[in-house]
Amino acid sequence: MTKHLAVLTSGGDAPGMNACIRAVVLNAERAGYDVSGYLRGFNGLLDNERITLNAERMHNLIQQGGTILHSARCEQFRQSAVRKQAADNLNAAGIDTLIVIGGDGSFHGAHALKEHWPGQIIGIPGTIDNDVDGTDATIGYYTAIETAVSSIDKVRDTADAFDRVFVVEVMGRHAGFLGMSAALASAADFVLVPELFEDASASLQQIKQQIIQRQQSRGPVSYVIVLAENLWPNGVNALCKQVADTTGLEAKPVTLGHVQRGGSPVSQDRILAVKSGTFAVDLACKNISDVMVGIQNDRLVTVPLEETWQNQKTLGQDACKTALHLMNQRYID
Ligand SMILES: Nc1ncnc2c1ncn2[C@@H]1O[C@H](COP(=O)(O)OP(=O)(O)OP(=O)(O)O)[C@@H](O)[C@H]1O
Ligand SMILES: O=P(O)(O)OC[C@H]1O[C@](O)(CO)[C@@H](O)[C@@H]1O
Repeated sequence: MTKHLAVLTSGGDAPGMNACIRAVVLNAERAGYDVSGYLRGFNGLLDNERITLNAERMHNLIQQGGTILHSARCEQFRQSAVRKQAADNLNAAGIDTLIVIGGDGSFHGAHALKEHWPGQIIGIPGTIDNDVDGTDATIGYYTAIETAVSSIDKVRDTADAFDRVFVVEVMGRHAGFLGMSAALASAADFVLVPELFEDASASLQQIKQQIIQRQQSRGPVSYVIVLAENLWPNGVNALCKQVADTTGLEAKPVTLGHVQRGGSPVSQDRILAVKSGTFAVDLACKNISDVMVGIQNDRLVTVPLEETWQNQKTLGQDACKTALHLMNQRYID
């Protein structure tokens, strides 16, 4: 009997999810599977919202942002009884393999489905946050960096013109990968990410000290701070007010928000998506289950799904050191 593979996208959408769906569908079709897509993450499993996918539907898709399968969060999926319903629906549809493209939360949900469903489950990391342990990069991360950097470049233009302070808030949930990369690539003056953050008043003093030193040597200056979301007590507006109170300069907030989730994926995300989707179908054909496809040192690897949320991914030492040297501690001997 023909085997049936289904794919869904879950959690925050990320540029490159469509490129990954395409790779999964083309490879699975080639391997002889019937292929379906569930809509709106795990909600699709509960509501039986399923569409047939084939090569024809994958035409002209690789460059498109968003996800043709739509994405969503599904809080009720945390309940065992609800997952049982999903398992019953998967069985009724004759699904053998489920590929979940999402973040570590989605992998947690996928793994929990095993309690009720004996089918094969494979995860592919897709999130702009890059906060999934076991992989160097997640699909969507590189595009989000580009989006943030191009916005910060523009902020820098007006900051320079008016000799102003700006605080640009970037996404990342509770991780600093996006903030750190965006700050390094845009030559920000200061970066506030969870991994480097110790104390609000100490950070404010460092910012003040830097601005004074630069004013003394250059006169009026512009200053761009990159802030990771969910970090500063009471958010970006509170930080702007505190910077203004501490330095005597006006500080303007810019929240990049969901802009970072959109747009056509950059080549790095497309290539990662294509490789990961192809590898996931290879694993499906080998009956390997309960793993995430990862990329480590440019090699595709498998990582037990549980490890992806049980272990916390850390920011590289090199990035932290560079950030301190070129930004936060630049004027400290
Ligand atoms: N502990 C859990 N048990 C069961 N399901 C879960 C669990 N954690 C998350 N999920 C499911 O996964 C969905 C997505 O999780 P989450 O909102 O954490 O996003 P994510 O996959 O980590 O991606 P991103 O961080 O990019 O948004 C949740 O809405 C829920 O349906
Ligand atoms: O789109 P929502 O549900 O507001 O979620 C926002 C969160 O999703 C992400 O964009 C991706 O996880 C995070 O960076 C952000 O904290």
